[in-house]
Amino acid sequence: MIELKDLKKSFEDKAVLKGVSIVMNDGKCNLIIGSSGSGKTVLMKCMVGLLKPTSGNVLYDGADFVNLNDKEQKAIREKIGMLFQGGALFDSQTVEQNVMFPLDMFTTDKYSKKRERVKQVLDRVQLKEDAYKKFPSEISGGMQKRVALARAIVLNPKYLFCDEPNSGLDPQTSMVIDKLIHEITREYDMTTIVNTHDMNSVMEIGDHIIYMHQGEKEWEGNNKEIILSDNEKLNGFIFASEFLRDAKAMRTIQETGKIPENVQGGIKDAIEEKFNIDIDKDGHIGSPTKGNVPPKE
Ligand SMILES: Nc1ncnc2c1ncn2[C@@H]1O[C@H](COP(=O)(O)OP(=O)(O)OP(=O)(O)O)[C@@H](O)[C@H]1O
Repeated sequence: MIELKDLKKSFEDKAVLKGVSIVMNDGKCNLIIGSSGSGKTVLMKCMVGLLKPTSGNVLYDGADFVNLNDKEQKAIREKIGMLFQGGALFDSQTVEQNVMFPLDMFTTDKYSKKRERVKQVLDRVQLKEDAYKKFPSEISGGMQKRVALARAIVLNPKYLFCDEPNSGLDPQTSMVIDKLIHEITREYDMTTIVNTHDMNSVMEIGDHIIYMHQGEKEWEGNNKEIILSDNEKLNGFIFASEFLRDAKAMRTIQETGKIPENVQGGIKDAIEEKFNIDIDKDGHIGSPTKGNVPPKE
């Protein structure tokens, strides 16, 4: 289990994390969301030991990572798989060599055993054998992400950290990668932490969502609760994102017959157009809906 207790991180006099406490759900996808600069990356870096917190604890099964000796920290690092932003594949190595790299680094297994394991994980991310000898520049962005995911799980990690796994991908490919991350998390019984801007991901794989605002955990819940939440800051963030905004507008309109009062201007116009409805100046639905808002379940 990963638990953060009153985690603080400052750079000189700038407080970036202001006392964050979170218990990550075991065997689930834990998503960290929030505006740019809210501290998501710094939080993730503190969790994997790339940054030292100013104070507070990062506990792995109760052991405080920061206070462990080198050998103990290494033992935890070996249980961590990382999917870096952009994939971070080695350009001069083939797909197969990229995925084998962690096995070369951390095991003394024979080549045949390593090759078998590489095939296993590449099969799992649905990459066919004809891609094995290709270089990253010869495959698509989506395939590169699959390779990076295969490399992240090749050592069978207990914890998987994904930093913006959908950056640079189109929405359809993003969905495929999200699904893979979600399925693999369950199959391998991993605890997965995903840092994301992608609101489609929130709905697709958000077993546990942590919303960060200005260095603090402002809200947490799952992908059903986020739609119903009345946290103003979270809603401001959601309404700035088209996908969740539409889901939330739809639900609010169904339940109250109006859109939230604080949603005005361009966003109000976009919702009117999306759902083919008229909204009066007080936010009430002015004329009967023209059929685009699905009936209440
Ligand atoms: N090494 C550093 N030195 C000084 N300030 C830093 C450092 N790393 C991050 N920061 C600051 O910490 C704040 C939070 O940054 P962070 O990268 O965690 O944001 P984020 O939520 O991940 O944003 P994004 O979604 O844009 O990646 C920012 O104001 C950033 O400038």
